[in-house]
Amino acid sequence: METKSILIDNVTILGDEIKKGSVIVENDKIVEITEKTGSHSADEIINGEKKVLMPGLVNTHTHLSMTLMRGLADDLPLDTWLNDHIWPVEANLTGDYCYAGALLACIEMIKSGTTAFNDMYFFMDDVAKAVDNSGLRGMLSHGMIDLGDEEKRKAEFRETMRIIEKCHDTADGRIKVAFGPHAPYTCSTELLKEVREKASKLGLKIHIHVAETEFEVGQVKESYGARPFEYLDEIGFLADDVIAAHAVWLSDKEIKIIKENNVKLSHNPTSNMKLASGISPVSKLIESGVNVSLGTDGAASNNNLDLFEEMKLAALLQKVNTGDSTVLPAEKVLEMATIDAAAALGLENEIGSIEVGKKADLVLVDMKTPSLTPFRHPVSHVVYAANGGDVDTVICNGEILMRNKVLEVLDEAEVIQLAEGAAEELLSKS
Ligand SMILES: CSC[C@H]1O[C@@H](n2cnc3c(O)ncnc32)[C@H](O)[C@@H]1O
Ligand SMILES: [Zn+2]
Repeated sequence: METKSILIDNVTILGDEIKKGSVIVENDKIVEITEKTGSHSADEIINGEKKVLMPGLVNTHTHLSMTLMRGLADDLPLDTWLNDHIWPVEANLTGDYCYAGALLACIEMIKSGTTAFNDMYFFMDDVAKAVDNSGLRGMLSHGMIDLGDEEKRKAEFRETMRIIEKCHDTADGRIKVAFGPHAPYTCSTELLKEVREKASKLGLKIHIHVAETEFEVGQVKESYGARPFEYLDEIGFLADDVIAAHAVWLSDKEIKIIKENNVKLSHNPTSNMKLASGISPVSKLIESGVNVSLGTDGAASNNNLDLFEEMKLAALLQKVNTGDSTVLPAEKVLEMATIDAAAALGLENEIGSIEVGKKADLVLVDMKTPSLTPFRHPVSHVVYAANGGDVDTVICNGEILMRNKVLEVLDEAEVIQLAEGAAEELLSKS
């Protein structure tokens, strides 16, 4: 195979230490990080002057195709939002609609510096097709809901196994598949136990919503006599392969359970604030040694997929919640959106940091803009001053997906038109 090389020259590199230099990529990997500049040849040369090179951001909780429902039902609590607005629309989803929504989401993520994500939704082979076409990296799960119905449960496992067989480890290894039981209040104990058994046997991750609202805690207590994480622990569901989204309402006992089982948490500050679900005790969880990464949730409850916004809001929310401005400093928040998120997906040896031997999932942020001037403290700027719109160039798996703010994959205008049409048609059916 012919070697393809990229030189990112004369750039400020956000690594263990921040240094000025160059990064050389060969095929899908970073092969050299050097303080030398202008001294290497390559097939592609990217001038990194006045730019920061950071690891691609990793979003650990998404529902990509929900971009079609952006702005559909705002200013509502979760149960009303889901039961009266989202689920009735989702009843009319098709593979084509999910493909269109996922493509749109992929463009939005590329343009705002996200190179990997953890997605749970429907028609996941169509979502996989969109992810493959976009060049991004994704962990995909079919969202399972049985509401205690045995026939539904069997159908959910059939669909999950179909997606695993068809999509796992495809697109040059960029696409992985996980199990996606929706939540303890929509999945029976039987379903959750079977997911646990099959995930352990197949070595696949589990993606689930847990302890999002106080209402959910009440529901689970009423059904099972225990709080959500206590119940999941009692049925043997929890382990280090579980990525639990939200984790807002937690007792001290549950924090201990999460830590002891090495469960990974995805914190979704915007979604939690918008639905008024509550504030996750993130700084306490991190102090307790829990891996907490960041997610946007779907675009219908956020209402975008910009992880730069999520980083800033995560930091600010903990500061105001604890009354302590020193908690969750910028450096830690950046880790949550990169290396900690990579670890949650089991990809810490492949992505999440700029290191020789790792996959080239890289983002260049343009610092020559008024809101990032003076170019003083790169991490502070990335977390507190930048937004997705400052992303200049994006590389995933060694492929340039966007260069100088222009997409090199997918036709943006065409995808916008496709998604507009799909959203309109979907809504007209509901
Ligand atoms: C079964 S596929 C995923 C399922 O989850 C719904 N969803 C989107 N956001 C949330 C959230 O914050 N809490 C719970 N469920 C959510 C989505 O609409 C799909 O039905
Ligand atoms: Zn969600």
